[in-house]
Amino acid sequence: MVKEYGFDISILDKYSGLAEKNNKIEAEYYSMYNVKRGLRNSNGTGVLVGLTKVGDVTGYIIENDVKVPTEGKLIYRGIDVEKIVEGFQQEKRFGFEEVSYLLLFGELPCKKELQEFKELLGSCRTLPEGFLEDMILRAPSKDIMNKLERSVLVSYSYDPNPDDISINNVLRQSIELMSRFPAMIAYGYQAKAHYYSGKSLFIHSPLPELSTAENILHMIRNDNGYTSTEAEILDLSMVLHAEHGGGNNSTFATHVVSSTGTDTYSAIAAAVGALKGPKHGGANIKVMEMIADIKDNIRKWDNREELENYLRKILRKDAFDGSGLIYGMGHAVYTISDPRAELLKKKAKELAAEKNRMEEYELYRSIEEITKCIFAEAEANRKIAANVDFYSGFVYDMLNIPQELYTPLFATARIPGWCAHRIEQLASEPKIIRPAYRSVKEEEHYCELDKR
Ligand SMILES: CC(=O)SCCNC(=O)CCNC(=O)[C@H](O)C(C)(C)COP(=O)(O)OP(=O)(O)OC[C@H]1O[C@@H](n2cnc3c(N)ncnc32)[C@H](O)[C@@H]1OP(=O)(O)O
Ligand SMILES: O=C([O-])CC(=O)C(=O)O
Repeated sequence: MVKEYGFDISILDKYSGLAEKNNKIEAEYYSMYNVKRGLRNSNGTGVLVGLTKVGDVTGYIIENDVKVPTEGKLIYRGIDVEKIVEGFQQEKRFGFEEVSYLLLFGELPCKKELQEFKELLGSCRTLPEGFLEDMILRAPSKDIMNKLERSVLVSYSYDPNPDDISINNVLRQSIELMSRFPAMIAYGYQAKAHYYSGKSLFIHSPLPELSTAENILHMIRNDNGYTSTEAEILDLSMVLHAEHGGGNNSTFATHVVSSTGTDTYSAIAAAVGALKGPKHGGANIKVMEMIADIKDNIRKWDNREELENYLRKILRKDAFDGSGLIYGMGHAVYTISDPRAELLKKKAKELAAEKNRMEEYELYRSIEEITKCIFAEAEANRKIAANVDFYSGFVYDMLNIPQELYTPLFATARIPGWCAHRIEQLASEPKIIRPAYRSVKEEEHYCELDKR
């Protein structure tokens, strides 16, 4: 008997055999009943299930019912994210707090409003009394996303008014969560490093006067040290990850859960759980694992033929994790380009040149190019582009940010978007989200126990 789980797991072979046999849905039923698989129309576009003023993502236009690929655009509250980036970079300041204000409240802050908001975020950074000891250090996790999800959920118990879903109270909870995510992930990481990897335990208090990006670097680095360039690049990456329309999986999860009228912690914990998945935000870690696997399995990184053969092997499910996916490539909306990947690619190139890692940068670029060619050749010029997760990990690696923090950093950047969508839902859409599933099971009769 295998006792690892406290019971004899050989019974699971029988149970999983039953579960597999009885949970197969015949593929032809989906077209027979016109099921919108993955909430997609037959041309791959998303089924329209809501309206939003928070953000917009475009990657194609529809001409005579046909999807025509276009360059990707990402819009926050009506403003092109590329213009936002240009704006704060020209003024040589951080952008994440400004973008969080814009997403949450719907308009750009003036100088005084921005200062006030930064001070408010800074003042809420410390976790409630006992939270670090009882909720993080006493229950470390190998995975920081699970730790974060649990930290969000238990925040309910520390809130004197957790169930009030008035906009005023939900905004208070949103601001507190946004401010506390850096401490939750930094302490989650430190606890993991100490209890699972045997490293020394470093607990740094958050500093209210720092920008969000600076505060994160201050809290995750053993010596608190970071350069202004490192903080600027992390800030840029956070701005680019902050929002992606109502239909992305984690934001839609926020909508689904919020539509029941439940509390903020339940809704945001669901979003964190969704983002962890390797087809969503978790792809940034998967990309790094895939690149490591590619480096282990090809002899010459600049040999296009060898690289292409290996990528085809991954796509055939014969290599890497057997999923058949080239992580960091492809998107539900973008076709020709993801504007965030373009900006991160530029940063990756600059950093690689500075840090003598151009050979690696060229490997990423070749994987991107070859994957595009493979998809174009396989399906009548189908367009596929690198997504935000393709270059972000390489950038973080060059900033010496530990790999297990990549998806948690994504969550820390995306929480303003999740909260903005939750507030929009509470303010204007009272309908519970409840699509339909058609039963395709034939009728069966109940049979008494001793006759089976
Ligand atoms: C923050 C983010 O969430 S960005 C996305 C991060 N995820 C990844 O990088 C994982 C790799 N990419 C993917 O799995 C997909 O491109 C997704 C999940 C992002 C989008 O998937 P879809 O919306 O289904 O994309 P699309 O409709 O264009 O895909 C059509 C087909 O191409 C396949 N495909 C798309 N991208 C890839 C890829 N990178 N590798 C292999 N196959 C792919 C899809 O699996 C799908 O196959 P199917 O028809 O057999 O289901
Ligand atoms: O929009 C999506 O499907 C995925 C997402 O969140 C992103 O790309 O940032």
